[in-house]
Amino acid sequence: MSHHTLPRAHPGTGAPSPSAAVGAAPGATSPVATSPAATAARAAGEPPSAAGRASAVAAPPAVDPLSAVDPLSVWPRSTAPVGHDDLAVAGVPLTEVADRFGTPAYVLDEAEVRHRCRAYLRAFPGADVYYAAKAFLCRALVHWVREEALGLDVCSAGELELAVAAGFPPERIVLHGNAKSPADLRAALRLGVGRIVIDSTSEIARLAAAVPPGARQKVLIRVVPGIAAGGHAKIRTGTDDQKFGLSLTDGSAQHALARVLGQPRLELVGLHCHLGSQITTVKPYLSAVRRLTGLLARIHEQHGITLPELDLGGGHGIAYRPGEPTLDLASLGSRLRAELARGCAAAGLPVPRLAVEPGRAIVGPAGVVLYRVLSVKRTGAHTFVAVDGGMSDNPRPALYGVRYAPRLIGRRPSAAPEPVTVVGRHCEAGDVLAADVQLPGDLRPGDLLAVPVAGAYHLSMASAYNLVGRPPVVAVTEGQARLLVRRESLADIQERDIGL
Ligand SMILES: Cc1ncc(COP(=O)(O)O)c(C=O)c1O
Ligand SMILES: N[C@@H](CCCC[NH3+])C(=O)O
Repeated sequence: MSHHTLPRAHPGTGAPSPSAAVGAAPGATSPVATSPAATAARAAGEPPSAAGRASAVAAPPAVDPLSAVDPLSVWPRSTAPVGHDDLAVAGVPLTEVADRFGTPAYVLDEAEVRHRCRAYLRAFPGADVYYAAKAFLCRALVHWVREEALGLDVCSAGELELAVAAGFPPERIVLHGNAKSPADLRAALRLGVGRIVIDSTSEIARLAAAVPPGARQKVLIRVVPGIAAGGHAKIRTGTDDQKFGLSLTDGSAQHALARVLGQPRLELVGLHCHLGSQITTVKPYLSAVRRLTGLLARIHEQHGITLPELDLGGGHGIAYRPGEPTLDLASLGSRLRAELARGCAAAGLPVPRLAVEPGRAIVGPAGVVLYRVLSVKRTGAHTFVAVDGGMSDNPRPALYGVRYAPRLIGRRPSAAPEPVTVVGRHCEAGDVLAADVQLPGDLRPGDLLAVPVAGAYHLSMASAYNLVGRPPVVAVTEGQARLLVRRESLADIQERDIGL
C-alpha cells in the first residue's frame, strides 16, 4: 500500500483501512439509494440525484449494503473509540469538544491536514501544489499550508488579503476567478501575487492596464479542454458551454493567447485547466494532459515560444461514506507525469513544470461536524431527526445530493439502527443533511451526532440563512483542542445591520 493513497489506520490495529484501496475497487461503491434513477446516476458516476433520493426515501433499503465496510474508514486517521460511546480525534473526545465549544461545531484535525499536504508533495515530486483556499480558509490553515511548503490558490481579494495578512508569501499564490473584480485585480497587483489565471478575453486588457509601468505580471490561460468529469453536473468545468475558462474547441483559448502575447506587461508562463470537482478516476486528467500538450505544441509552432508551466487544477475526489471511491493520488501523480513526458517527447518539447490545486482532498477528510439533536418526529413513513445546524453550515446535500454518514456519540444506544433522515433547523423542506441513514432507533433530543468528511465546502459556503450564526472551528492537535474561528454571535449579526 503506497502512502500516496492516504490510507488511514484502523483504530487500535494500525492496519490500513479498506477505504485506502477503494479507488481500485469501484465495484464496492454502492450508495444506499436503490431507485432506478439512483442506479442510473451511479452508473454515470454521479451521486444519487434529488429525484433518486426522493424515491429512496419512499422505499428505504432494509439492509445497508455498505455495512460491511469499516464505519471509521472515512474519519481522520487519528480517530479512536473512547469507551463504548465516544470517539476521540487527535486524542480529543468529541463529546468534550461539544461541551466546551457548543454545537454545531466544526473540528479540524491538524495532523490530518498536514499529512495530506505531505502526501501531495510525495505524489507530485518537483511540482507546485497549491491548496485551493475555496475549500476552507482560516489563518491557522494558512500557517499549516505555508509550513508544509504548499502554494495557495485564491479566487477573491478576501481570500488573498486573509492569506497575506496571515503571513503567506504572495509569490506562492495564484489568483483565479471567472469574474475578477477591479478590487481583486488591484489587491493581486498590490500584494504581488505570483500568478494570475486569465479566465476571459475581456480580462486581458483590463489586467494589463492595471499593471504598473515597468512591471510584468506572470499569467496563465485557463483552457477548457472539452472533457466531462466531476461528481455532479453542477461542479463540472471541463466541458464547453459553461462559465469558466476559454474553450479549446471553439478557438477562444488560442485567440486569448495571441492577445496576451501582445501585452508587454503580461508574461505568459503557462496553461491552466480545471476539469471539475470530486473526480475519482485518473483517465480524464490524462485526456486533459494530451489536449493541453497538443496546444503547447501548436503554440510552439505558431508563436515560437515554449511555455514552462502546466497547471492541471484540482478536483481530486474523496469518499464521504465508507466504501465510496477516492482518487488514488500515487497513481494520479505517476501517470500524469508519464503522460506529460510522453506527449512532450513526441512533440519535441521540454516537459513543463507541473502544478495541481487540490482543495477538498486536503481538508475535507480532516473535518468533523458536531450537531445536537433538537427534535425527533415520526411521520409513519419516516423518522425526521432535526439538529441545531443545517443547510446554512452545509449546503452540499441540498446543492448536489451528496450523502453523509452521521454517527451517534456520547451515549450507548438501546435500540437497533433504523433508517432516519437527519434534517436541519432551517425553514426549508429541502434542508436535509442526511437522508435515509442508519442510526439508533432511540435517538432523542439532546443526543450528539458527529458527521465526518466535513472539512471542505461546508463553512466556506456557509450562509446567513435565518440568521442563526455560523459555527466555530476547533482544531484538535495531540490531545489539545483550540478555537480557530469563533462562533458568529447574534451580536455579530446585529452589528452589521446599520439601518433604522
Ligand atoms: C480553479 C480551481 N482549482 C482548484 C479547485 C479545487 O477543487 P477541489 O476542491 O475539488 O480539489 C477548484 C474548485 O473546484 C477550482 O475551481
Ligand atoms: N463547492 C463544491 C465544489 C466546487 C468546487 C469549487 N470550484 C462542493 O462542495 O463539492
